Amino acid sequence: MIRRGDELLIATRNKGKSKEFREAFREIGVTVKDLNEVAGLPDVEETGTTFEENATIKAKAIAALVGMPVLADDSGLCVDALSGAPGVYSARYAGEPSNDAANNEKLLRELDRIGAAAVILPEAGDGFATLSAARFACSLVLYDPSDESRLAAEGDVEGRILNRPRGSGGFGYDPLFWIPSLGRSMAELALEEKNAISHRGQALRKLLTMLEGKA
Ligand SMILES: O=P(O)(O)OP(=O)(O)OP(=O)(O)OC[C@H]1O[C@@H](n2cnc3c(O)ncnc32)[C@H](O)[C@@H]1O
Ligand SMILES: [Mg+2]
Repeated sequence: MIRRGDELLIATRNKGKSKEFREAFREIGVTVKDLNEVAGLPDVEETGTTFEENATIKAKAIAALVGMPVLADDSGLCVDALSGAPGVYSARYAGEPSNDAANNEKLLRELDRIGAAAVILPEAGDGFATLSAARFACSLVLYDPSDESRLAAEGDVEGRILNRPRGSGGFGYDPLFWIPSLGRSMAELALEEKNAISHRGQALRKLLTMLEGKA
């Protein structure tokens, strides 16, 4: 379904996501395009209640318009102390249009509001602390309109929410996501390092393995 030399459309307008996909697919010789690069495609409303539902909605809606296989990603941050919020609302946590800085500020405000306990991080220095356990989750759906087939894969990565941002890479909540095993925030990882451990990287590797099995 996806072969070396192919071009694959990803049903996303998030440039951070498409940069990560571009890097991961480059390794297997597949060129990636996102919705910002194709004229005339609409924004798809994310009406689902799970990551997988939303990824399916995005993949099917765009595939129906372009008549080609489409990959969609729905992902987000689930924070234990906030009962799994912002979850499927991660992109619009602080309202629409989506704004990473405003979302990060709201996350810290909410953790402050509930009085989340701060655990000092001596290894991070400079008064850094973590406020709650959390995980990033990603659901990927590849939909092929020619035979209406759907492949789905999921990935997640555990971490802790930092009391203030750290690092300048990645996107979204990455500067507030501390990975204890690496002693760095997600925004302190190089693109390939992030892909090697991230929710998105894991989901993508699962999806590609499933595709190999079908080939
Ligand atoms: O729907 P598309 O167009 O793909 O783009 P989006 O940004 O709206 O994407 P989602 O609906 O899947 O919402 C996911 C949000 O979760 C956050 N997120 C997802 N993956 C992330 C990652 O790898 N690092 C940091 N934040 C991430 C980020 O704030 C995203 O905006
Ligand atoms: Mg979205």
